[in-house]
Amino acid sequence: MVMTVSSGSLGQVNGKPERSITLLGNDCLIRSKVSLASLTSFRVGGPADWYTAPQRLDQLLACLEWANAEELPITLLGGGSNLLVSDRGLRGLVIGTRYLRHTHFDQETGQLTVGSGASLPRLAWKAARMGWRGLEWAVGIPGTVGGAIVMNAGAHISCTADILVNTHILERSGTLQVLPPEKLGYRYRTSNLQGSDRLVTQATFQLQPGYDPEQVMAETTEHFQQRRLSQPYHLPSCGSVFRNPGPHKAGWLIEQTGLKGYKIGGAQVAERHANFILNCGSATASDIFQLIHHVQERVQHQWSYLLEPEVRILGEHDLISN
Ligand SMILES: Cc1cc2nc3c(=O)[nH]c(=O)nc-3n(C[C@H](O)[C@H](O)[C@H](O)COP(=O)(O)OP(=O)(O)OC[C@H]3O[C@@H](n4cnc5c(N)ncnc54)[C@H](O)[C@@H]3O)c2cc1C
Ligand SMILES: NC(=O)C1=CN([C@@H]2O[C@H](COP(=O)(O)OP(=O)(O)OC[C@H]3O[C@@H](n4cnc5c(N)ncnc54)[C@H](OP(=O)(O)O)[C@@H]3O)[C@@H](O)[C@H]2O)C=CC1
Ligand SMILES: C=C(O[C@H]1[C@H](O)[C@@H](CO)O[C@H](OP(=O)(O)OP(=O)(O)OC[C@H]2O[C@@H](n3ccc(=O)[nH]c3=O)[C@H](O)[C@@H]2O)[C@@H]1NC(C)=O)C(=O)O
Repeated sequence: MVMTVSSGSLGQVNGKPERSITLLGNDCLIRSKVSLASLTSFRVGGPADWYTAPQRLDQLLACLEWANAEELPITLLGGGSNLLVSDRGLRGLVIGTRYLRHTHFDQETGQLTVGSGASLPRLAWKAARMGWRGLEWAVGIPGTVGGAIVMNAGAHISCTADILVNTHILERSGTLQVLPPEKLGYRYRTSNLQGSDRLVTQATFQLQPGYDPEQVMAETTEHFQQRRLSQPYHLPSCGSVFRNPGPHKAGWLIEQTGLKGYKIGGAQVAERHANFILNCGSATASDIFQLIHHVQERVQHQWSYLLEPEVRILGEHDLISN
């Protein structure tokens, strides 16, 4: 059982007192009422009831033990680049992984072993600069290794599952397992880790060292530039909102439905790429949620396809009928 001490009121958030708890012996700070808008790429969403960002595995275990003792739901937060968090925030404990980012490139085996909070695009640029192949596709995909493993992030016909050797998975009970990709139910942009309580703490990828750094950098930069031409990076988004349904591309279907530029509140279907929804500055999570449903309805009406969101929609959202 973890001993806890409350350090009292830290001030006010949205008119409510903020509190913090320190798990003794682990130095792990758990804060109440932490805004999630600044921790997600859409820049929307209310507060987490409780938030912590452990720096070590023992701190992560202590947080889990605390959440179990308090019978709280948990949510893992990587880079927040594929999340739509409700304006009402999230109940329970949100665990941010961004400080779990130890990194080791093994020159002999060509394997890269990293903590789940390491930035995927940063690793991709680093590998390219070293002349290691295998991550050229990953530049421009914001977020962490943990998020990429859960989402099976990919681009340019490659994806996370292709290079994964194994991943360390922590259960809520504290049991740690090392699993190969075959155990993770990988398909296009999904895995059986989605919607589960299982935490990715570390991963090992197989890369290929020994190539000419200039050549790998050139290919990596080419991928990055291609994305910049076809995708809008200038305003907050979550990347592609919907998975591509079969042979049809979601962006094409949405454009052909006449929805480019369509706006609800501060949320807009991007002109540059119709499968992106942008926060034009003042969007709420509700605006984005209504727009996702509007797009689904209109595309289904015209094409008989129900577009499946790729973005993870978290917390409570109400559909406002017109
Ligand atoms: C501009 C832009 C471009 C993008 N382009 C692409 C693209 O080309 N290809 C692509 O695939 N995606 C793309 N995305 C989407 C997004 O970047 C990826 O899905 C990314 O892998 C998400 O990582 P994250 O760390 O931000 O995860 P988050 O958004 O924080 O989380 C995603 C899911 O993973 C869970 N999770 C996160 N970390 C862990 C962990 N350690 N253990 C267990 N569960 C965890 C979360 O609970 C959530 O369910 C883009 C997004 C943006 C904003
Ligand atoms: N529209 C949106 O909502 C959002 C879009 N994005 C976009 O997603 C992409 C990924 O963002 P982010 O996760 O912040 O990571 P970035 O790709 O911006 O940068 C991560 C690290 O990669 C290295 N790096 C970046 N560019 C180069 C380069 N040309 N050559 C060599 N090294 C490079 C740098 O490492 P070092 O410092 O070690 O040199 C940098 O700190 C970016 O294009 C960003 O603009 C990100 C978040 C939200
Ligand atoms: C951004 C993401 O991933 C991206 C990834 O970066 C790129 C590059 O590999 O390929 C996918 O986009 P995508 O299928 O939309 O690729 P694009 O090449 O931009 O478009 C596909 C086709 O749709 C057409 N298209 C696209 C956008 C648009 O507004 N109108 C349109 O007609 C394009 O002309 C093209 O013929 C991934 N999206 C999905 C849902 O699989 C993400 O998952 O968040």
